[in-house]
Formats: sequence, structure tokens, C-alpha cells
Amino acid sequence: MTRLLASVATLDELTLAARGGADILDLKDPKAGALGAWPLDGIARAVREARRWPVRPPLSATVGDLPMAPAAVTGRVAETWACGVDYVKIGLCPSGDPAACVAALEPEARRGARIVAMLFADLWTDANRLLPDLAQAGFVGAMLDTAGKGAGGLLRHKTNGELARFVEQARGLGLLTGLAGSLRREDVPALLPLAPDYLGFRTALCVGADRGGALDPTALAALRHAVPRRLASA
Ligand SMILES: O=C[C@H](O)COP(=O)(O)O
Repeated sequence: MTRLLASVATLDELTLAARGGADILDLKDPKAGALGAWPLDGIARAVREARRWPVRPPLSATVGDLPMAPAAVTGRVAETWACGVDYVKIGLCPSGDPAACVAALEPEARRGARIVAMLFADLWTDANRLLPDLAQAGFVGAMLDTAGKGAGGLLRHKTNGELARFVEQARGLGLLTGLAGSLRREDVPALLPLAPDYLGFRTALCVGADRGGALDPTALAALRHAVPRRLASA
């Protein structure tokens, strides 16, 4: 089953995305970068809000575009997880020491934090080589995304074959798999056969495809149609 992840910037958008049928609600501040973070008190509030719903999709939260140094990432991941989200998403860049960051996050993962690595397809030439270390450190997932949102989407940086190998290798290691990066609705038919666990969207959800703008329920409905739930039983 491929699920639809919707990145939301506000509490109002959280509700809109839930009503629009998003499978995962991803708390992200798109104006603050590729992985712009909500403030911690906002994340905790979103969790409280969602817990009042009779049925609620899982919530993920990003930790911001952090420097690749263990001291910079461990505290923020722990604080974000402590807010009560279901997944914490952390971007891993080739600059700095991403391997040390992964290793430093292992204790938090072993304590139960469900950490998903965001690997930027426009920065990594071979993101797949990180996958064994992520699995070893107890990460629950790996997702390809793009860091430079103005420089073309995921499909400009990776071929279909490369994406297929990423999904296959990550899944083989027991990781959840995700694809994102300025994906458009018309990209979806080529991506569904790769069977990632989720496809992530922000830009395509917004009015005028302006990722810093407002979430457009009509655009969400079109994406929901393009990523149909019935694939679950197909
Ligand atoms: O996690 C998914 C991202 O928020 C996707 O954002 P984007 O579609 O603007 O690249």
C-alpha cells in the first residue's frame, strides 16, 4: 500500500489535511526550509488536537535543517519525539558528519523513538549506501526528498531505476520507504508501481503550487484520487 503524506504548516491545515483523507500528517514549516520545523509547543498542541479526533492518522514532525553534528541533532530529535508524534523526520546531508549523527541517534531509537531519515536526492549521489547504517541504528524509515526546492523535483535527480533500487533496498532492510521532492500529481502514475510505503507532498498541495502558501483542499482531493486507498487490498 502506498500512503499519502501531506506536509502541513498550521493547525488549520492539519485539520484540512485530515478531513481530506491524508494518511500521514507531517508537521513542517515550509517557509523555514526543506525540513523547516514547527516550534515544539506547536507540535505538542497538534498532537493534543489530533488525539481528540475519533480516528486520527499518524503524525510526523520534522526537526529542521540541522547541521550534521551529533550535538545538534540528538537533543532536537528527543524533544520532538517527546511531543508525542508517531515519527520524527531528520534530514541527513553529506556535509558534516551524517554517519556520526546516525550513530548518535541509536540510543534514542533503541528507547523507542521512531526516526525516519530524509535523504536528499539532489545532495547524495548514492543515498543507498546509508541504508544499512540506518537500519542498524534502529531507524524505522528512509525517505528520498529534495533539499533545493527551486531546482526541480525528485524525478529530475533520480531515474525510475534508481528510485526502484532505493525502495527495494530500504524495504529489504526492514525500513519504511518514502519518496518526495516537489512531486506533482502527474508524477504519481510512474511512482506507484515502485510501491513506496508513502509519497510525500507539500508543493503540489498548495494554491498555485507555492509550497509556502496555503494548502488547497481541491489539490489534496486530486492527489488523494491519484494515490487511491484501494491499492491497499489490490
Ligand atoms: O515530506 C514531504 C515534503 O514536505 C514534500 O515537500 P515538497 O512537495 O514541497 O517537496
